[in-house]
Amino acid sequence: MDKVTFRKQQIDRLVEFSKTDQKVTEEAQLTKALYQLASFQNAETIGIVIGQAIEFNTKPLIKAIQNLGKKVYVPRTLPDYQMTFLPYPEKETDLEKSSFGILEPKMDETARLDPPDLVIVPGIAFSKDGHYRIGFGAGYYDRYLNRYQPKTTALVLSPMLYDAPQWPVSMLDVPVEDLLIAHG
Ligand SMILES: Nc1nc2c(c(=O)[nH]1)N(C=O)[C@@H](CNc1ccc(C(=O)N[C@@H](CCC(=O)O)C(=O)O)cc1)CN2
Ligand SMILES: Nc1ncnc2c1ncn2[C@@H]1O[C@H](COP(=O)(O)OP(=O)(O)OP(=O)(O)O)[C@@H](O)[C@H]1O
Repeated sequence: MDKVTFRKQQIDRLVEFSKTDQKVTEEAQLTKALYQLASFQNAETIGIVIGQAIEFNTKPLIKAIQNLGKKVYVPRTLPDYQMTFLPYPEKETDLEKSSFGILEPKMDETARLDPPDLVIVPGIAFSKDGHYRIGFGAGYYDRYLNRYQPKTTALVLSPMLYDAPQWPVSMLDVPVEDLLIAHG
């Protein structure tokens, strides 16, 4: 199946899943799994997105990571499909909505951290074989991971998991090191 068709179908699937209590259950499971991960335990700085409704709800996780004494960084998109990580602000009013509707910190050149020790990679589907991912389709993470090569993991909700990729994989796709998998 082509990427555009697969992406549409997968987003519909995630919209349905986001209406269920199962999503909340799996988010709790995956949070526990993350705590066990060596690359998480060793990381002082963590890059993570502010999840939209159909994604992993990262708000509670962000607070939990901060409570462990680690520093949370969130992505801000830049021209030419580039991306940088900036500190999660102390006041939520210092976040602004991007044109795509995602919350991002205001730009502060002096605060950029590329890359954080561990990047929790977002996506709408992941494959057990090869640890491939597909996202919303602009290639921000593929470009970022090719350039900076941080440690990576992903929090994979059950409707996001496939044995083999059901979408075309390209040479530019960077596999995720550790896939954390929810057991539906
Ligand atoms: N919560 C969250 N934040 C995130 C990501 C994510 O997947 N989730 N990203 C993960 O990368 C980055 C933003 N990703 C984006 C992906 C697509 C488009 C976008 O404008 N898409 C166009 C078509 C793409 C194009 O321009 O070619 C569209 O859908 O109309 C914008 C941002 C950074 N922040
Ligand atoms: N390292 C790279 N250098 C240049 N172009 C790239 C790179 N990685 C991806 N691209 C291009 O970006 C576009 C979108 O990539 P892709 O479909 O893999 O996005 P995605 O992984 O679904 O989205 P995202 O990474 O934003 O979550 C494609 O045209 C792809 O060729």
